[in-house]
Amino acid sequence: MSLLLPANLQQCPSPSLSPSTPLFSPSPPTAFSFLDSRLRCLRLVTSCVASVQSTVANGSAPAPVVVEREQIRLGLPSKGRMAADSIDLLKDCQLFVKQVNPRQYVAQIPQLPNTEVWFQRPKDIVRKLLSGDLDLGIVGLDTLSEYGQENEDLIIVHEALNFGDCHLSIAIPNYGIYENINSLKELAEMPQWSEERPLRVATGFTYLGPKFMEENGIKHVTFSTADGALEAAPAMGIADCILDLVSSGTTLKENNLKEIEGGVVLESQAALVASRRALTERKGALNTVHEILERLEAHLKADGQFTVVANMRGNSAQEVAERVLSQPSLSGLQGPTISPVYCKQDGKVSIDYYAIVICVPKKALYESVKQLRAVGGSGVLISPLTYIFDEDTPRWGQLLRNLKLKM
Ligand SMILES: Nc1ncnc2c1ncn2[C@@H]1O[C@H](COP(=O)(O)OP(=O)(O)OP(=O)(O)O)[C@@H](O)[C@H]1O
Ligand SMILES: O=P(O)(O)OC[C@H]1O[C@H](OP(=O)(O)OP(=O)(O)O)[C@H](O)[C@@H]1O
Ligand SMILES: [Mg+2]
Repeated sequence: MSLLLPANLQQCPSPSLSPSTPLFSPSPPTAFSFLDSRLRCLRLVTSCVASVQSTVANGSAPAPVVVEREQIRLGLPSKGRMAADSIDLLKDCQLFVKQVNPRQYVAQIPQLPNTEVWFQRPKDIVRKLLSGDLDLGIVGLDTLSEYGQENEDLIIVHEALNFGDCHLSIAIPNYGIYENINSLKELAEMPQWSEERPLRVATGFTYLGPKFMEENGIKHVTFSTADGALEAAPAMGIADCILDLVSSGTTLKENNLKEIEGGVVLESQAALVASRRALTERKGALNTVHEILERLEAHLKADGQFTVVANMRGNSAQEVAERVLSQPSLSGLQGPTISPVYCKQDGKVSIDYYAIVICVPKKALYESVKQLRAVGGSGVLISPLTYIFDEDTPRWGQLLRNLKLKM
């Protein structure tokens, strides 16, 4: 079995590694170098552990010192519904995660030689961004909010990676005393809840749940936690309602539960997150995040668009442009590209047609084709777009402003 471990593991083993994790040495160690590396590791483990101990996942925790290491660390979900999609997204950005086997928790991206990937559970990605053991990560916004608890060290670099869509929502039974209850307000005002007998909410979101209820002025409420199959709790008599993630809504429906107006705590999808300290203090981190962000933006922007090419009879490029721009869905990203089509007739070269090229949102495709035809477009060709690299990405500017590196 090949052992793919990052070069820096010798220098700074993560406190998250199990005690049985072998200490890797590229060449057979001498007794001295082995002892030396053990001592070095021990010292560094102690400092890493100290940094973790000084950090708890809340906004007021002191920031640990940035531990020196060569590689930038990107955390990706190790399993579950976000894992494959994260790797696929990076692949679509021409960043190929090379994982030797699915049980290996570290991998490389050859296109980003200074970056190593660590596979972790989503909640641990957030925790490790806070402890300084990861620099970047892909997680759901729900996990970020729950475990990040508004800690200022966490920065959302890209908030819409286009997968992992779901929302965190309160759901109540659709039968019995709840039959006519359709909003959070109505739920809160039910006479059943009192100090002695509060509304019982089953949830895995023990930070966001109480915060949301407090923000909504709901006083008589208690929370119980469970790791899964929360939808069973009301029917089992364990809870009155649940607060859980919903995507298709099937699980709620199958368990006779319904969402209520005002009961959505947050909308979520996958996001690229970074540690502020890593970006400002770790050499190379900002360049790496810039490259990942550019690739993501180029891919995600293109993903929603088609290239449309059509021919249009006209007297001049200007006249064709005026016709095209009279239609609301044909303005493209900056405007149509219009070029003359040279035809040879009776030995003479003439320009009777112009080719127009525009990008149109996938959602507006058919509408755009109709509008093109309405202004004389013919021979409409449509092809997918792979990447759109803009001059610069707005998110990069936002990030620099957030880091106070730009006004
Ligand atoms: N229907 C859904 N239910 C739950 N999570 C969803 C759903 N749709 C998208 N997600 C996203 O997937 C994440 C959950 O992924 P996963 O199931 O791997 O993690 P987890 O259950 O939190 O992990 P663990 O089992 O280690 O506690 C959520 O945090 C959310 O961002
Ligand atoms: O709206 P839906 O598409 O039905 O998805 C929502 C369900 O998916 C998740 O559960 P998961 O499948 O992760 O199982 P678990 O709750 O037992 O962990 C979530 O906790 C909901 O129960
Ligand atoms: Mg569930």
